[in-house]
Amino acid sequence: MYFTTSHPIAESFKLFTKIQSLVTTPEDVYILTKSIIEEYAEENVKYLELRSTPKHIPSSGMTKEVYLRTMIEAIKDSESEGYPIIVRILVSIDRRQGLENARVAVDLAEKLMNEDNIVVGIDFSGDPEVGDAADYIPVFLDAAKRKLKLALHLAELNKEHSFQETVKVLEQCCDLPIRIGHGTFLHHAQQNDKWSALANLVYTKKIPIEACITSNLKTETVHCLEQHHFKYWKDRGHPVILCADGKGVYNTSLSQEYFLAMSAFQLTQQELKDYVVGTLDSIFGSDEIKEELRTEFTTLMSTLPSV
Ligand SMILES: CNc1ncnc2c1ncn2[C@@H]1O[C@H](COP(=O)(O)O)[C@@H](O)[C@H]1O
Repeated sequence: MYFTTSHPIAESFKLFTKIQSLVTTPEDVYILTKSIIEEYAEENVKYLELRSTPKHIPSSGMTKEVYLRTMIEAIKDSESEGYPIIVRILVSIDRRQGLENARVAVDLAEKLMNEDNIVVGIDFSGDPEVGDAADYIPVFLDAAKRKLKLALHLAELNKEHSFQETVKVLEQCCDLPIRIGHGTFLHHAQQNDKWSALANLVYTKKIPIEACITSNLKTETVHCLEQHHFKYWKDRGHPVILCADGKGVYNTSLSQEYFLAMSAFQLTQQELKDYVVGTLDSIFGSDEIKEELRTEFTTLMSTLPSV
């Protein structure tokens, strides 16, 4: 199930819900996780952060903890089978599910992180029309106190409530170890001074932005590739990381996202190499992993022929 053409963003959440209704047993979670890892490894991706909302499915007896432990098992199996990719998990908080679920997600994430460091953080996502991200600020602060990193979907809509919640969250969380998911409208400086102040805060604090080009085009939050905010941030030397969002739902791949960005924004080969190595600064993996990947990437880049 995936989108071949664009649809208003609300349609995405209907499709996610349909897909979620098909994943009901630990076996499903295992197969999905394993096959996603395989796909990314085939693309030569070396480091992957998978994010998913743990589900409690009473009919199959799958608890949220079992859901996450099954993902971890699939990651460990991929490791021991020699897949050349490091995989980490962000436990998603779905903003449609309320604060109590969010607290449970943080408790579980902390517990599992302390066991083997495969869980590294929290993702805050879900339908941006539902609820108020600012209500979750105490949860974000608490998660950071427990050493969990945070990827927060913010400023995804060009609407006042999206702006207001983004301001509130970033005012209180800008010094935490965070990245911004999408941040599609953060840079709308031309629209008014409020957005401009917000963009300045993100810029000054060097908060990395996760850019999902195909997802933005298919959800009609960005109208054409050339207008994508990847360029705005990249031109300012700000960390902006290409991601695939729902690779299946949006029928894309990380290579495709790179291809789109590189062709639309005409990066030179050297800029591309520097960009790829630079993205490592924003990953949530440990300093050792960053260093290991930096060495691997730098060596690999130096062996690539110039074109
Ligand atoms: C379009 N941009 C987006 N904005 C906000 N949340 C998004 C998203 N794309 C994906 N998700 C989040 O990812 C969940 C699906 O994976 P899981 O069932 O948790 O594994 C969606 O339900 C939504 O909460």
